[in-house]
Amino acid sequence: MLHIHNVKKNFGQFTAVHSLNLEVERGGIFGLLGANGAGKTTTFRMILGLLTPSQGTIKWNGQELSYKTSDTIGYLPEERGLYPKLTVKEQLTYLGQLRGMKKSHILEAAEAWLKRFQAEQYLNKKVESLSKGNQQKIQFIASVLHKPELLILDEPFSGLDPVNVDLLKEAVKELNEEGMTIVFSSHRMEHVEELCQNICIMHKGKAAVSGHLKDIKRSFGKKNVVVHADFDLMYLTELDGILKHHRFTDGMRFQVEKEEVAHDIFQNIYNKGFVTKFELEEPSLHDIFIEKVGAANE
Ligand SMILES: Nc1ncnc2c1ncn2[C@@H]1O[C@H](COP(=O)(O)OP(=O)(O)OP(=O)(O)O)[C@@H](O)[C@H]1O
Repeated sequence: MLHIHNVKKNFGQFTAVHSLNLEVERGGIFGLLGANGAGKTTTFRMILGLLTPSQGTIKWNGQELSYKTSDTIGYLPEERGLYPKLTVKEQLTYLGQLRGMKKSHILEAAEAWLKRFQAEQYLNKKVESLSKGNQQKIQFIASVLHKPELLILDEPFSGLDPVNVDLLKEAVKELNEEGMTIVFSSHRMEHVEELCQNICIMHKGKAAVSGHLKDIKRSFGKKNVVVHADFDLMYLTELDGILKHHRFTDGMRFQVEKEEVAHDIFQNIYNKGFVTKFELEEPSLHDIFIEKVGAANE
């Protein structure tokens, strides 16, 4: 288990992370969310031992983490940092050797990963000649080549096209099924919803919400009602308990204060025309994020 206990990080007078407490189960996928500047990267750097906490402890399986124990960790940094003049092979060999791997093992693992990412043709190409997305795939490979126990991915999907997002997502799922614990940050809520069982939304260095995603959704209470109909639904926005609404071509989505409001909506559309869809959806992570963090940012 990754155990972050009462961790604080000051940069001079400024506190980037305040008394943060987090537990990441071994073998889980954990999503760290937050607006720009919330403290995610600072937290990752402390986990990796690249920054020393001003207060508190970070332990992996009961052992305090430091730069020396970081071989058990893989890291995809937000600011991608490959050597542009090296070839992919040289780059991965160098980084693999830093992690204590043998050259033959590195090449074997690198070739398998490149094949999986449809990038085997880049093995002997210089990093600088690769597109941004392909460089990112190489950096991901560099972070998992040594089969770390704990993998930290800072914005792994940014800048990737949908095909590559899927390739990377599948790889993350598979590594997790093999037992790797994964912590990642993302601004894309749908990726977090798809991959994570547990999340933390950071806000100004503090954990604004954390826990099991299902429990968080349940406790949020508010739900969405989606109605598709062949008549105009705007009159429903006048009903009590409708918090937000969103119009689309053949219907509307209403955020309702509580489930009873969905009954009122249903009563009000009954007999008004042809209703092709009526669905009560649980709140999206996007809704929760906007409520907890968004309003303060706007
Ligand atoms: N070395 C540093 N010196 C001073 N302030 C810093 C330093 N590193 C980070 N900060 C500040 O700490 C705060 C948290 O930054 P951090 O990079 O952890 O945020 P983040 O959640 O990763 O944001 P983003 O989503 O934009 O990547 C920011 O206000 C940032 O300016």
